Amino acid sequence: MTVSLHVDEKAFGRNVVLDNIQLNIQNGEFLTIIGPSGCGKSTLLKIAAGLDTEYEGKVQINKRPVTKPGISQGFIFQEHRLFPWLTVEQNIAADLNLRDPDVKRKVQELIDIVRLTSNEKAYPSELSGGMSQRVAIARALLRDPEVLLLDEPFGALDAFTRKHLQDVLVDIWQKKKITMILVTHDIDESIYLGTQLAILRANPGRLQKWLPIELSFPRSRTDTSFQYLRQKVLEEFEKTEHSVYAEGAGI
Ligand SMILES: Nc1ncnc2c1ncn2[C@@H]1O[C@H](COP(=O)(O)OP(=O)(O)OP(=O)(O)O)[C@@H](O)[C@H]1O
Repeated sequence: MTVSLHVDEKAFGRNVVLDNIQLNIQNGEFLTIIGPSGCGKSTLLKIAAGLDTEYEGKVQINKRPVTKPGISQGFIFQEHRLFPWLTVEQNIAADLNLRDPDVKRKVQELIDIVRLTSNEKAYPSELSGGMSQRVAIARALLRDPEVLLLDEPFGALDAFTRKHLQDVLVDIWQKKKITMILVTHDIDESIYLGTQLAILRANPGRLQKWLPIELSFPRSRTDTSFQYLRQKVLEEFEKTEHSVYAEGAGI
């Protein structure tokens, strides 16, 4: 088992945000997490990353407890957070020495995988949002993380760039065979990328449904099996809306 994410309770003051979430993600799986705004998706991912340790429960990666951020858990934020004064290859290498031939070779390999060949010497101000996000992904991958955690990584991008980056991500996942956990608002994205899908409900955040996605890659958004899954996810969303409404109606 690669990642076991067990959060009995997470609260901010008196506001209970996550309640009894138990997710077990096997090696090499691609888990997508979807749910209404405010259901605690980002909070859950931050807990998995070791960025938030104030919760009841236990998070383990390959049986080691996660107590702080580390290179085992790469984290990709919605905004890329590159260093503006460094080139693409320097941003990817960051604190590692590009003069080391091994580092240089790995950086070049990743630049090719994220499809930025011939942009090695560009600065972030010369890159589009999608290119910058690919640099951030390469930077995380250079550290050989055991799991890559992505928080709405394509949320700020236009629809075309977003689709392109989804394909880049599937390509990376297949080539590197790395476990991924991605949070998104986008139902199509969650089905297009995931091998497993966790649907959360809000107030407090709980697991509504765990859905295996057994579609082969490359996937097509227009396939009937894809459409069928989309319908299923929408139905689960409707159930969460009804339950919120029912709870609200009693107040
Ligand atoms: N640092 C914080 N202090 C207090 N409350 C917080 C903090 N961070 C998040 N929250 C609250 O926790 C709840 C869950 O937030 P979170 O950002 O995890 O949700 P989300 O599902 O990722 O939302 P969205 O999809 O809108 O990004 C929200 O009610 C939010 O207001």
